[in-house]
Amino acid sequence: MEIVNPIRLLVTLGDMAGIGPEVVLKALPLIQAKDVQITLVGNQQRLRALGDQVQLPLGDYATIDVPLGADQGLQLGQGNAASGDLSFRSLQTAISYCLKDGYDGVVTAPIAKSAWLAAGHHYPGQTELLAEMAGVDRFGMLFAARSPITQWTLCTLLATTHIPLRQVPAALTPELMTLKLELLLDCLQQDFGIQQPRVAIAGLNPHSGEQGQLGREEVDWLIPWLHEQQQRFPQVTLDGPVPPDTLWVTPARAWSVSGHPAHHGYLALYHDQGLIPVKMLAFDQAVNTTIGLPFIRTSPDHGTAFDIAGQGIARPDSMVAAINLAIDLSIQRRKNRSA
Ligand SMILES: NC(=O)c1ccc[n+]([C@@H]2O[C@H](COP(=O)([O-])OP(=O)(O)OC[C@H]3O[C@@H](n4cnc5c(N)ncnc54)[C@H](O)[C@@H]3O)[C@@H](O)[C@H]2O)c1
Ligand SMILES: N[C@H](C(=O)O)[C@H](O)COP(=O)(O)O
Repeated sequence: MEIVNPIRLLVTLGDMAGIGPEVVLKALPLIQAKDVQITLVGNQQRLRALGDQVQLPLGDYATIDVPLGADQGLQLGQGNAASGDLSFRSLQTAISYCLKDGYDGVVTAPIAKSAWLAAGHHYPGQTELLAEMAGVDRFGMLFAARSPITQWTLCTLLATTHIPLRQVPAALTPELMTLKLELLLDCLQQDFGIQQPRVAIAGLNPHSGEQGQLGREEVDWLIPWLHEQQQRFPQVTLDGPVPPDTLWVTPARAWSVSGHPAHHGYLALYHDQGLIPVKMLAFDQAVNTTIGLPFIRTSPDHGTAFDIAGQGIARPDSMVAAINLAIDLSIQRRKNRSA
């Protein structure tokens, strides 16, 4: 029977010198959801060659071919201008199709930022290209990870992402935090169906500044800002600024102990403050999700893993989780639109 209106996803192959094609080919047979159409976006000749190399069949998926560039110096395990340019054009192609042909979303295999730079593409990552082409300036980098033990989902939004650590304090402003909190609350309510979310906001300094003795960001503006936001959103619970060294203790317990109390969402102030605990706890389950786009975008939490590319030992788990989350979010978005 013809399936009416299946979920339609584009899956990019990422930097083809990395493990992206391998984890995509390993993940696809593990996707159990029905009513899903997946289209692979990348260089198909290289995909077939990589599939042969790691003995993975391509299967009969729809494909959108992206031609190799003038520089055909693709070398497995070695990100360079050739692999960077190809992965950049593959993502551009996927976003254009998504915007033009109404796909539900894009799942992106990893790219190497250094390879993009080598190819002359000056973006901090895929997130910024997605936002630019989608024409949005309110967007965020959220990591969602569902525990295989308790089914509890850890949702962590990063207030700042790919900037040098020394630039973080100046980048953290009440305006930025308000933008990120609004995105997080909207995501928890709309995408995850949590109507009265409990959110924990991390402090910046050790012990959240110890009443100003170990740094003043909390006493000077973060605490007053939090009180203002709690007034704005009486139906949600905002806790913090929580000392960052103990913030992750309850989510770690909720990951392995059913019913252990934890927050629905965590707002980390900078990249590694949020991603060290996420990747320690959930490296094989965490999914990078760009919120604020007009379509779904998910990505595994790992990178190109050039050190193991071509060896056939990459684990597809995070890519499986990324595809499954894209399916779940697509279904939820369709329900929201028809409500
Ligand atoms: N989603 C993305 O596009 C994304 C995410 C993170 C990093 N990156 C980029 O990837 C490049 C390499 O980054 P990195 O080395 O810091 O991190 P990485 O995640 O690529 O690798 C870190 C370590 O984890 C291992 N690893 C990663 N994924 C694995 C998998 N699926 N199975 C088994 N082992 C795996 C690698 O072998 C390596 O030892 C950088 O250019 C970085 O910017 C991209
Ligand atoms: N910070 C992410 C991670 O560590 O998984 C990753 O670099 C994502 O970046 P883009 O999706 O913006 O490329």
